[in-house]
Amino acid sequence: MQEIFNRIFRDNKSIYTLSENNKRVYGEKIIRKKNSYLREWDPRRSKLAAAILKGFKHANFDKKLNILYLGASTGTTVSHLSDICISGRLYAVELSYDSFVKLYSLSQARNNIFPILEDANLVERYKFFVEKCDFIYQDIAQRNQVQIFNQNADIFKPRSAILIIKIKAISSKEPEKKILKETISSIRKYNIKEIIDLRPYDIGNYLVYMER
Ligand SMILES: C[S@@+](CC[C@H](N)C(=O)[O-])C[C@H]1O[C@@H](n2cnc3c(N)ncnc32)[C@H](O)[C@@H]1O
Repeated sequence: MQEIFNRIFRDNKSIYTLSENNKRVYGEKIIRKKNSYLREWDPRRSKLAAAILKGFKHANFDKKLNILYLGASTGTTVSHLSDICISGRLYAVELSYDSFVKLYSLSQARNNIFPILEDANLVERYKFFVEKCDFIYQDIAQRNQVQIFNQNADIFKPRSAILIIKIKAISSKEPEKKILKETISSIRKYNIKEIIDLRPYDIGNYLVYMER
């Protein structure tokens, strides 16, 4: 087992995050490592894990990073970022009440997750909860996904960000690469540093990493 990025480990075929917590979040395998645990990170359940297995280079997240996570769902990826950024704060915004219930229960078992039941289009309604934001991670399959990102980035001004682009949510008629190019061109104020096609783990989704 080798540490490939801060608090992210890899063996022959799988990746893991180093965790202080031995509670399973989504049925993942957990291995004891001295006084901590290694939680297997499933690339079919988390697009960030898929990107890392596909060679994503910008995955060295500082353990003190404060993250605004838009589209947190039940907290699968949130839980791994909570392992990695153990001394930072993770503000997790989710619109669906059913998903939020699980996200809330995850936040009760960890002290760095702050769940927010809100619409990411309505930044004014939750901006007061977010004390500091160094990084935005957005995974929202909506037609206006870039507009949501631009609005949040304008308010919180993170140094860097990851935007998951779901092509089918934008259009199913045009070629994928054309939609990707047009979508990226509407991102304001950030320079694109890396784009990962998430196949074969996730079809039609791209991870875009950018810096201000
Ligand atoms: C693909 S899932 C996210 C999966 C999650 N990022 C993970 O890796 O564990 C997208 C989530 O975005 C949420 N969502 C959709 N529109 C939203 C909005 N306007 N504001 C906040 N969340 C939204 C959905 O309810 C859904 O849970």
